[in-house]
Amino acid sequence: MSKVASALTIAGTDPTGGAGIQADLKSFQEREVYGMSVVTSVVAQNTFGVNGVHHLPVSFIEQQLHAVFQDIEPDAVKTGMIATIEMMELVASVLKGKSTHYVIDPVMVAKSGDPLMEESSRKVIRDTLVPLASLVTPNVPEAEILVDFEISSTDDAKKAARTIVEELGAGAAVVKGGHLTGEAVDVLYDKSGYHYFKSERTNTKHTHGTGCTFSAVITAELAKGKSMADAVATGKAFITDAIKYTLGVGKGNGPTNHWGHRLQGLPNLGGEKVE
Ligand SMILES: Nc1ncnc2c1ncn2[C@@H]1O[C@H](COP(=O)(O)OP(=O)(O)OP(=O)(O)O)[C@@H](O)[C@H]1O
Ligand SMILES: Cc1ncc(CO)c(N)n1
Repeated sequence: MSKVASALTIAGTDPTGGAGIQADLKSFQEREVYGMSVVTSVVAQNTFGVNGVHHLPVSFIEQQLHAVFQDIEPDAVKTGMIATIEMMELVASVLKGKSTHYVIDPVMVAKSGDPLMEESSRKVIRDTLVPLASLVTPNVPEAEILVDFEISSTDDAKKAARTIVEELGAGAAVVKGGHLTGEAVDVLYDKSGYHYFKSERTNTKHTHGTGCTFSAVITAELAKGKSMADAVATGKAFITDAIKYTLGVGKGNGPTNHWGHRLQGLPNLGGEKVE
């Protein structure tokens, strides 16, 4: 019997199911990967915003991680909301030396503008976790904090992706274009150079959890042994349909549609190598 691929998300929660661990598990399931989760912070949030955050004790996060790794070694790991320096150091100590694919979605601020990472931790993630990552998936404001320069164009995004790899030590970086204007262009930089992933921009306010879903799909694809460029291409195709075929759930900025790709199949949105 062949073993199913497995993925672990280490992240915060969204009780309304659009972002965080809940979005990650739905994404793993849609990509036919066995999903597991370790909760870092319980977040009282919905499609309007964040009402409260409760960080779990670091010792209890450690107990959860131990429970997983003692039993099931995941093929890929993703981290989302890791709010404090102590949590970052714990995750680094657990992942250091492991050959598992590791994707960081450096979640700092929710779409609603509410902070999800302590301000003092924002720079620390660069030294503790980023050097361990196979891939980092910042949006534009997160990338600006990681690289310390402003990003207002795809050219700036290219420079940022390269800086995250060559100066901060990640294996690869994809800077997402959700916060820029025009076509939604994501720029991947890895050992083989730059790749662009482009889609039309859907005119919608229902983009809660787009970043979580995008990085979780990439994590699932890496767990199945796909190459970095193929994994990001699938993530981009999946999130494009998940945004396009909006569910109409929630009264604020609604979640994406994890079944959206079933309506279209997964279109090929690029991944062609560019100079
Ligand atoms: N309106 C849109 N139309 C099409 N694609 C979009 C749109 N908004 C975002 N995307 C795509 O969604 C993915 C996630 O990007 P985004 O910049 O929104 O992440 P994020 O800000 O981290 O999300 P979140 O914080 O809500 O989880 C990227 O592939 C981006 O190009
Ligand atoms: C727990 C959590 N992680 C990430 C995001 C970013 O979308 C969110 N809103 N909530």
